[in-house]
Amino acid sequence: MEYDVVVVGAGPVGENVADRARAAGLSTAVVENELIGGECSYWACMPSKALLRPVTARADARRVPGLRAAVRGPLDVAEVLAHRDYYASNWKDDGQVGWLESIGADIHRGRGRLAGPRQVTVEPPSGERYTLTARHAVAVCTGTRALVPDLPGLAGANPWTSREATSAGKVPDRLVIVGGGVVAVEMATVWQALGSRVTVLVRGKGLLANMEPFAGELVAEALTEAGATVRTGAPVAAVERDGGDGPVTAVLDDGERVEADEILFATGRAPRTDDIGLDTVGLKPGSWLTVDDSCRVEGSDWLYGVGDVNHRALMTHEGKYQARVAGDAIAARAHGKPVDTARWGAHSATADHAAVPQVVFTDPEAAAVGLTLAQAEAAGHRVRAVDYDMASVSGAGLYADGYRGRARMVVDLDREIVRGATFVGPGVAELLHSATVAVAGEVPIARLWHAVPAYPTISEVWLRLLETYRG
Ligand SMILES: Cc1cc2nc3c(=O)[nH]c(=O)nc-3n(C[C@H](O)[C@H](O)[C@H](O)COP(=O)(O)OP(=O)(O)OC[C@H]3O[C@@H](n4cnc5c(N)ncnc54)[C@H](O)[C@@H]3O)c2cc1C
Ligand SMILES: NC(=O)c1ccc[n+]([C@@H]2O[C@H](COP(=O)([O-])OP(=O)(O)OC[C@H]3O[C@@H](n4cnc5c(N)ncnc54)[C@H](O)[C@@H]3O)[C@@H](O)[C@H]2O)c1
Repeated sequence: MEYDVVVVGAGPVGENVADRARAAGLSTAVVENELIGGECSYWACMPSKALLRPVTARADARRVPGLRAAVRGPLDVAEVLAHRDYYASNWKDDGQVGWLESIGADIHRGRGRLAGPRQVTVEPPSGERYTLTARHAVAVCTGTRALVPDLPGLAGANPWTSREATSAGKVPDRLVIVGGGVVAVEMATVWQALGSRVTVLVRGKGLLANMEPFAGELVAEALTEAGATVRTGAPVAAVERDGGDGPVTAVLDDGERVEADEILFATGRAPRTDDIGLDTVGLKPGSWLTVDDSCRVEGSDWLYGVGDVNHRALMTHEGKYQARVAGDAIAARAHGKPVDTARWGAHSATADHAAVPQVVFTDPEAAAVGLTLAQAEAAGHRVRAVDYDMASVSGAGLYADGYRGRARMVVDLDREIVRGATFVGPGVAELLHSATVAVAGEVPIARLWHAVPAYPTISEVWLRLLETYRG
């Protein structure tokens, strides 16, 4: 069987590569060995955000005078979980299968493996293995799996990973979460609000280490106020559980024991490349795929690595952006058209380096784009951080009584543009795109001054940041 393009992995990224290839008139096969829609739809973004929305909505409502009494009670756990199930499409992919078929891509169910240049073998759940040939490109979009450390006792302890944390049907009385990143804080927010007593064990100094330090501090403060325990400098050395069921114990480095009913390891991701035939094309199995800005694997003229698997920015929106870029680049190369891989060119995922936005959907939300102060300094930029207490913004005060939050804008002093921005506080998620436009657009501060935020919205924090910068 021959196609112009073969896509391995039908998560959000593989689907979007296929979409762009089909839109350019290329015949396209998509190989998927679990559910069409990938991690994001069933065990990551969608279920986690469906679980978080009632939690943050209730927290927001409790800060509005006159509304507090109406939302004093506990969350309806069954309804929250049912809402989550709905957003995870009850772990069925009919809807997404229909969409892929509607764009004219052929679906091949089974494990895909490279078998030399431009060849992909498909191993269906039942039936014989067969080979697909790609005339122009193979796009590996196989994503990641949870990375669980190799600790004594852990393998037999039946730990939760992000999959169980987003799909569990029962609230554990006590939940220990190992890790201090995005999955850890979002899942701590959910399960604490649903009734678990949550303990977060962070090996480092604080939460959300990739963001400005105040983000992790404000989220830790709020988690603690919600009743969770956040312990920093608490590395886990071993895990004990009898028979993989019943109570589970995290044994810390210093011998202290923390008992719980479930333990979640939110300790990062590993690429799903260990069993996809990388060795048949001279690459190392289990490695992240190193790609150029068009997402083509370095040294190859036909192999692409798009989305999580290339380790550039592990988020759905970034992966889908890369998919649009890579899909268009594949099409341009296939049709012999010009390929523009210059910075900010049509076939260059430039934003991956300069303007990656992320929202952490905790209470408070933490939203950031571009470089933090530390990252900008490390990159050699001459920058100044401009901070503002969001509580002093009229729109924030109206949004929530006793609003707590903080904003930072990192200004490049040589170019007078914004290199990065971070907002932490209730309701800041929707504010982030304004900052993304400023950072990706490299909008001069002098012109931002004319971008007038409406009164009285939380967006007025922009005006306050600019006023503070200009003194
Ligand atoms: C708990 C959690 C919450 C998250 N929340 C957010 C969020 O709110 N916003 C956000 O932007 N990002 C979020 N992310 C990150 C987001 O889920 C990923 O960035 C995104 O899923 C990456 O998409 P992908 O298509 O590259 O990979 P995946 O979604 O992992 O899809 C890869 C697909 O490839 C298939 N596959 C793998 N190997 C093979 C093979 N050999 N043959 C055939 N098929 C194969 C898999 O079955 C899967 O369907 C979250 C992640 C987690 C863990
Ligand atoms: N809202 C969102 O955008 C969102 C939500 C969830 C996940 N994601 C993405 O998914 C990816 C995975 O998230 P994550 O939280 O698993 O990874 P992460 O890299 O954000 O955090 C991993 C955490 O685990 C800790 N850790 C690693 N190894 C450890 C060990 N052996 N013992 C103790 N602690 C250890 C790290 O210090 C860190 O605090 C992220 O890249 C993130 O971008 C995004």
